[in-house]
Amino acid sequence: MMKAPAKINLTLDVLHKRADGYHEVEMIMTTVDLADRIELEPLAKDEIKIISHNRFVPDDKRNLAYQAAMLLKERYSIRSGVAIGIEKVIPVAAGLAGGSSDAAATLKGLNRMWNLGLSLDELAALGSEIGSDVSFCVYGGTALAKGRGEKIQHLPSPPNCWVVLAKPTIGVSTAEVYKNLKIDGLRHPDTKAMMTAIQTKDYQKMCANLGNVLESVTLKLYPEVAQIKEQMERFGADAVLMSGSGPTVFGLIQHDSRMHRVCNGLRGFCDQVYAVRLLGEGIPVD
Ligand SMILES: C[C@](O)(CO)[C@H](O)COP(=O)(O)OP(=O)(O)OC[C@H]1O[C@@H](n2ccc(N)nc2=O)[C@H](O)[C@@H]1O
Ligand SMILES: Nc1ncnc2c1ncn2[C@@H]1O[C@H](COP(=O)(O)OP(=O)(O)OP(=O)(O)O)[C@@H](O)[C@H]1O
Repeated sequence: MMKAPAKINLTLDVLHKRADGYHEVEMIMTTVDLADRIELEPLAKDEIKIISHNRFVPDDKRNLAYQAAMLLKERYSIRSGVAIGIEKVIPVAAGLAGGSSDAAATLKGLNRMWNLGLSLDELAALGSEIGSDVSFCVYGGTALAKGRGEKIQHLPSPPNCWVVLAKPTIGVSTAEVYKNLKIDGLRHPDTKAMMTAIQTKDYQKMCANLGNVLESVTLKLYPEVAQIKEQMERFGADAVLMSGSGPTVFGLIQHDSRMHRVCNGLRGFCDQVYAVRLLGEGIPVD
């Protein structure tokens, strides 16, 4: 069994729209202790089977874990089959990179099962063909991501704290959010200041520099996301931000008692509330 953890964006900045339709981003991501469970079983027949009991998770080639297996099979002419069991814990279409993390875990697991001998860098490069967040998910930990999201620079682990996640009952399409983004007049986060906060383990500075330009779209399209942000602030989170393209909102909190107060307060009007820890360091640089 492998764990496929969720990520949150401590910052998400968009620099410009590119000729290929994607947006040039600069974002700091970190993994949190909320993870799907992935189980890989060899199959006698040459096929890819997705086994999941979540009705929001596709069981065919639309599944990112299926695409990961298919990519390896085609690229390395593998004639074996695999059953991929996905026990979903990360909310779907939430801005937490659940599907991307399942794909990353599948790449890593099949690399072992099929004795491909690929390095993490090679797996991350393959992952970028599946989705912009997959490269980061191959490494996990904490990183600055550039390009479409696939150019990864590793960072040390942020100061530790609670992360309270609250997901309203809507799913958000990442493509729709990027399509509605107006780049002129955006309030850009200070990515350098966030990097310094992480490097110096300065919790206050990390809280002060959270920022996500996609909030300008999602909060307008879905007022319930703005409401959850306000509630989380009101109940006493130290700092609050939307993750990725949303709709999940996260709050950073240092003290246990305050974490309980925020969770209990939110549970009144939001079914999906989780309190998790940051997962810490990923792969060290060099
Ligand atoms: C919002 C984030 O999750 C932040 O981590 C990512 O930027 C999105 O990552 P993702 O879901 O893995 O994205 P992809 O599956 O590659 O792309 C989904 C859609 O989002 C848009 N997209 C995505 C990434 C990017 N840098 N620019 C974009 O414009 C594109 O319309 C694309 O068709
Ligand atoms: N393994 C998977 N788990 C969940 N959803 C998947 C998976 N594979 C494909 N999908 C599809 O992808 C869509 C987005 O799901 P996902 O949970 O990955 O979004 P997300 O957390 O917003 O991702 P990101 O933060 O990378 O944009 C879902 O609506 C679902 O149809």
